Amino acid sequence: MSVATDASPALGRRTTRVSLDGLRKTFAGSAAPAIQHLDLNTVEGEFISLLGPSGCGKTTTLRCVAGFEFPDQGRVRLNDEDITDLPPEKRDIGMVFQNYALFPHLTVARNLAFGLEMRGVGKADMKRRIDEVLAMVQLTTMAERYPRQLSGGQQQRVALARALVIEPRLLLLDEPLANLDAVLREDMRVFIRELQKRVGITTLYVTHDQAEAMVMSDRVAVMLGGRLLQFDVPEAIYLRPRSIEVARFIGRSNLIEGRVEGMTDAAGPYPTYRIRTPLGDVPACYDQPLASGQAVHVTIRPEAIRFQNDGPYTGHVQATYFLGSTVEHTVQCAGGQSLLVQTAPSQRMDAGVTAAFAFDPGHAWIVAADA
Ligand SMILES: Nc1ncnc2c1ncn2[C@@H]1O[C@H](COP(=O)(O)OP(=O)(O)OP(=O)(O)O)[C@@H](O)[C@H]1O
Repeated sequence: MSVATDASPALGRRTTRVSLDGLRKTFAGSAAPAIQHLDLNTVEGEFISLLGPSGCGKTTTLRCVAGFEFPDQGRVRLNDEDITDLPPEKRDIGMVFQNYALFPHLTVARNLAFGLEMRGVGKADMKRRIDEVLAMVQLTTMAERYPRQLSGGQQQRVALARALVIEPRLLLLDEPLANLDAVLREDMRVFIRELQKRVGITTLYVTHDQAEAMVMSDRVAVMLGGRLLQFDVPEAIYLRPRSIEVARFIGRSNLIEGRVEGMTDAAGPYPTYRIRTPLGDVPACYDQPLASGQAVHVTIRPEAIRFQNDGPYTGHVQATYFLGSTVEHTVQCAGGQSLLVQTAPSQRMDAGVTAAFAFDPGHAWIVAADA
């Protein structure tokens, strides 16, 4: 499924910067704020995912942007316009929900016409816009069907079309793929991302699915407990987590406690430090000055470790799990340090052996203990 490219490019091109400035929201009866002092600034046309575990405040943030909730403190701006106190219908924002929220008694075309009628769009313009957006989501032949006559994926595409047909300034998507099966989800990720790029619309996307956030986004905002922990490009979130929470939440990571011994190499994209750990001295990178003796953690992704006969570290392979394209090993090392090691099946080690292993400094990243 790919995005149709033959429709005229009249839709969209209303690129917008979103600024969330010190947002805070506490619901009545709750002791803890749902969001606490959230700052987030996008550039025009960006696809941003709000990623975090259930209850971290993603939906509340999106609803404050949409106008369905009002923050207790802070401002929401689109470009330089402060929209914090505007009702939802005055914000000019398109939104897609997990449950699609289509009108069941209206055909696809009528579902799309609804928002245009509310905005007083004339008949000819309405038809052109509906035809164009239906072509984009490849549902031209389904215009006269009712939602119940469509598959889940098709209903989701109608919901997207309905959000886009009003030519909004901003697109908000709240877990739009949560109700789809795994294969369709993957197709729809690509579909939504291609459509978003083509229309060029700034998009905020709520998900708790890391793979979805990584594959779709220009930048990912990782949230936990109502706070923004890290906001960066997917690769940085994965390879250079700024906190132990992000390292733990994103993918699986080995976290090793240690102390800074000193800098060993100032060249390269990031300086390399020598860190004393239970494994021995480990080279790891960081982009800020660290003091000798400072307590830190080193994060190493399981796929960055390789078994190698002359590797500087050793451990006892406790268990091996065959996952098809990869094999995972739990390895018990000196000082009670347990590591997860992921290799290709051809590099598999059997449980019970003692194995030497290595990793490149560039794949070990330091998380300062006070981060
Ligand atoms: N209307 C409400 N009244 C009271 N508490 C609420 C309300 N909406 C959300 N909350 C609470 O605010 C916190 C954040 O909720 P929110 O829905 O924003 O999280 P989320 O990250 O989107 O979670 P999920 O992924 O489960 O949707 C939660 O503790 C939730 O219980």
